[in-house]
Amino acid sequence: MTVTVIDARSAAQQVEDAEHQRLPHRLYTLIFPLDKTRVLLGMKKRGFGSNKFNGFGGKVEPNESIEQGAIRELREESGLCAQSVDKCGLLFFYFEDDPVVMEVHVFVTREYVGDVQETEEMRPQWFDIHDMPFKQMWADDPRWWPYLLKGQNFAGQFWFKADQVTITHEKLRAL
Ligand SMILES: CNc1ncnc2c1ncn2[C@@H]1O[C@H](COP(=O)(O)OP(=O)(O)OP(=O)(O)O)[C@@H](O)[C@H]1O
Repeated sequence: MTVTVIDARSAAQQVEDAEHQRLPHRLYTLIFPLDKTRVLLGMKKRGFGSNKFNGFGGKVEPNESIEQGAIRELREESGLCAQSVDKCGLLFFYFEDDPVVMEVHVFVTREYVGDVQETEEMRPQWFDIHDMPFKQMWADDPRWWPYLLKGQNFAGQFWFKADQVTITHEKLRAL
C-alpha cells in the first residue's frame, strides 16, 4: 500500500505507538536544498550536532507552521530563500538520557533564490548527492538518505545511546 504524506500530523500517526505517545515531543525541521546532482549541506559550527554536516533546520517556533519553520531556518542558516518545499520524511530520535522525543520533519527544496552564505551557525558546502560525507554526519543519515534520493517518503525511529553516536535499534520504512 502506498501512503502519501499529506500533512505532518498524519505522517506522525503512521509510527506512533503507546510508549512513543506518552513521551513529550519537540518539533524540529530539517531541509535539504537540491539541484540536479548536488545537495547543500552545512557544517554546524556550534551547539547540538556541532562539527557535523547536516541539512538546515532547528526547532519549530510556537507561532509558525512546520513548513514556515523549515523555510525560516534555511534562510537564517544558509542565506537561501525557498520558494517551495516538499515534505519527504519524518524522523523520531530517542536519546537514552533524555525523556523528550525529537520529532524531525524532513523536507527538500528545488526552488530557492538568494546567495549561499556562511552564517554564525553553519558553513554551507555543496556535495554530490551520491558522494555524501556520511562519516561526518549523524549516524542515522545514511539509513534514510537513499529514500530521500528516490523520492520515496519515509518514517523512521532511531534510539541513540547517550554518546549520540551509537544506534541501539531502529525502525525505518517507506510511507
Ligand atoms: C540524532 N540524529 C539526527 N539526524 C539528523 N538530523 C538531526 C539529528 N538530530 C538533530 N538533527 C537536526 O539538527 C538540527 C538541530 O537543531 P538545533 O540547532 O538544535 O535547533 P535551533 O537552530 O533551533 O537551535 P538553537 O536553540 O537556536 O541553537 C535540526 O535540524 C534537527 O532536525
